[in-house]
Amino acid sequence: MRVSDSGSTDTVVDFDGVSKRFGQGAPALEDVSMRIGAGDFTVLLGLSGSGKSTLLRHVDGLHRPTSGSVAVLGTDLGQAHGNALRKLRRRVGFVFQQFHLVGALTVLENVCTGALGSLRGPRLGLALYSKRLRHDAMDQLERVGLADRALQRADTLSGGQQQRVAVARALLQRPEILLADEPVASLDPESSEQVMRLISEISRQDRLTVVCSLHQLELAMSWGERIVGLRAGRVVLDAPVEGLSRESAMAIYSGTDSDAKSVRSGYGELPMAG
Ligand SMILES: Nc1ncnc2c1ncn2[C@@H]1O[C@H](COP(=O)(O)OP(=O)(O)OP(=O)(O)O)[C@@H](O)[C@H]1O
Repeated sequence: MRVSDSGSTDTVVDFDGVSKRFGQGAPALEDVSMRIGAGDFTVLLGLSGSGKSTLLRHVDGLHRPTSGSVAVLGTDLGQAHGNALRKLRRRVGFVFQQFHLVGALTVLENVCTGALGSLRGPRLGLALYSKRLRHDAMDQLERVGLADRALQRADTLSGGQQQRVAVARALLQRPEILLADEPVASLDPESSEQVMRLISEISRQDRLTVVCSLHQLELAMSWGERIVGLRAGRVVLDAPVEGLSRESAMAIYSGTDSDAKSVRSGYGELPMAG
């Protein structure tokens, strides 16, 4: 495990008492405090609507907390606007359930779009990307095992392959944190394993911090290092995967707080849903 201690300079994501309320509804996040260390692979689990996407969106500043504070890579997101926010976002890659590729463009062009955040002006067509960038994009495609598909239209690939292209596109921006919001929710079990293995290998090789939301407990326990369980916006489990039983993890869903409470967390006291 590469989990940072409290206060360590290794902390790259720091949530302190974060609550988020949309309008007058029930809070989407409530009093969430957690720290994530550089290179950690953290999986968010919880029922639909428990707050996983909302939490991820706080990490790259797409949402701001209603109360509490979020610091990412040393930037206080409560204070970051304009350029500072754009700069931070270039350091955080995002992979989504629906891949968000442009189907009519080639695989290589799709990967090149990962650099758009740091380029000036609109880019249409491969020739408008520098040779160096195209080489870099090819390297990323090599990493995800799809270099031989570079000139194929993206919409001719399988779902699993498209998600690997999306990972390559995110890697092109050389992120320090990779956020993955249900990256395998649209994939068959075999492709899901492949994509999770890929993200896990890259996290280890590059010491890339990953925060990934999932609905499959088995995948979380196979590939994650730490599980953060959310229920109704609250953290109800925060524990290393090593030593965590399936039954204890299932308590995230069952609502039996005592089960979750019995888990020894390596991350400080567990705030339980009450
Ligand atoms: N932009 C928004 N406006 C209003 N309510 C929102 C918004 N985004 C999220 N919510 C609400 O916040 C709560 C948490 O939603 P969120 O999408 O974070 O859950 P989730 O755990 O990611 O769910 P799923 O597994 O279905 O993706 C839900 O009640 C949702 O309706």
